[in-house]
Amino acid sequence: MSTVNIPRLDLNDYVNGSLAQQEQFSNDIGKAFNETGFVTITNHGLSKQLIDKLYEQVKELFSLPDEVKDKYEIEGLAGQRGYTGKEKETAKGFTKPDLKEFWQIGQTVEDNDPVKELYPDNIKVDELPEFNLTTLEVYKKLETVGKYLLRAIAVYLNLPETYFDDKVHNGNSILRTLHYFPITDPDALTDDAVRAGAHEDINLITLLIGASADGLELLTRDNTWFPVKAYGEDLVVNVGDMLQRLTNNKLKSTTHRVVNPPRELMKNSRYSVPFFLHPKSDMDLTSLESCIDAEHPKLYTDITAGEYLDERLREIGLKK
Ligand SMILES: O=C(O)CCC(=O)C(=O)O
Ligand SMILES: [Fe+2]
Repeated sequence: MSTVNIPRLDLNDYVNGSLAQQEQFSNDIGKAFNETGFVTITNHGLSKQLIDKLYEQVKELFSLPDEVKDKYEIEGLAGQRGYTGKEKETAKGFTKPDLKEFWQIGQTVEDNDPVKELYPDNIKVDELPEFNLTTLEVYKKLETVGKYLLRAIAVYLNLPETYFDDKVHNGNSILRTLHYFPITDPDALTDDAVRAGAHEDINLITLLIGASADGLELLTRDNTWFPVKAYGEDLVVNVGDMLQRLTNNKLKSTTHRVVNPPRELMKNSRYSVPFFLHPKSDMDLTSLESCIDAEHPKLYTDITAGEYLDERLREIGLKK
């Protein structure tokens, strides 16, 4: 089995560090994104207290009766806001839907940016006011973390440091709270029914807040699965397809999945909270000239972030 190095980087080195520390951080994240597509991040500014409160609220949400959750599954929103029920999302290329249910929170535009008109309103859980407040706070904090990480990546790519800033300001990012429900009848489980089938994320980068259990794995270059573990409250951060496309595969959107637990643990739930950092829909994802040369010919057709998202949501069955 190949060993995979997922570096643990200190965000404080970038945000408050010396020039040398910032440069080191940019190089480290760039190199990791070029090799395995994953890093873990410490000192990200989300306190343990906030993360504990988030998970407490997420558990409360999914413990609501199905009839209550179902009223928040709104047709026409492609799962982008509110609730998506069990076994609705199918990883690209799979036939069996994932063994999960989730709730998604989108952007709230607070300035007079006309992009506001393009986003559906968030759906509030009437039964859980704390859930609404906590997820909003987490959304904002992760957006800030993501902005710093993209600055570090811009530097690695020899772009102006703030290259991504206006593209992600009021971007179409999604905070997804996920529940992988207990598998009550392991004998009825077919081989292709998994918590999350192998996939790549659609967006620029994903920031994942821990997870209540093991299960996340990435696919290595030599085609073996390798477990991703985060220490304490660290964030797991990975490259998505939009950043891979922009960089003509210089940065890797690594395939990952969530495997079912061993039989004796199947009765347990697993919760996790990824934040999919998206730009505004009008961002041009045309591969950067600096990432194209004779050795690295251009791999992708030109497309905007909005067009690309639409295509991908159809492929995973969320958009009809
Ligand atoms: O639950 C996890 O640990 C990862 C989830 C994931 O990969 C996704 O929702 O895209
Ligand atoms: Fe993912």
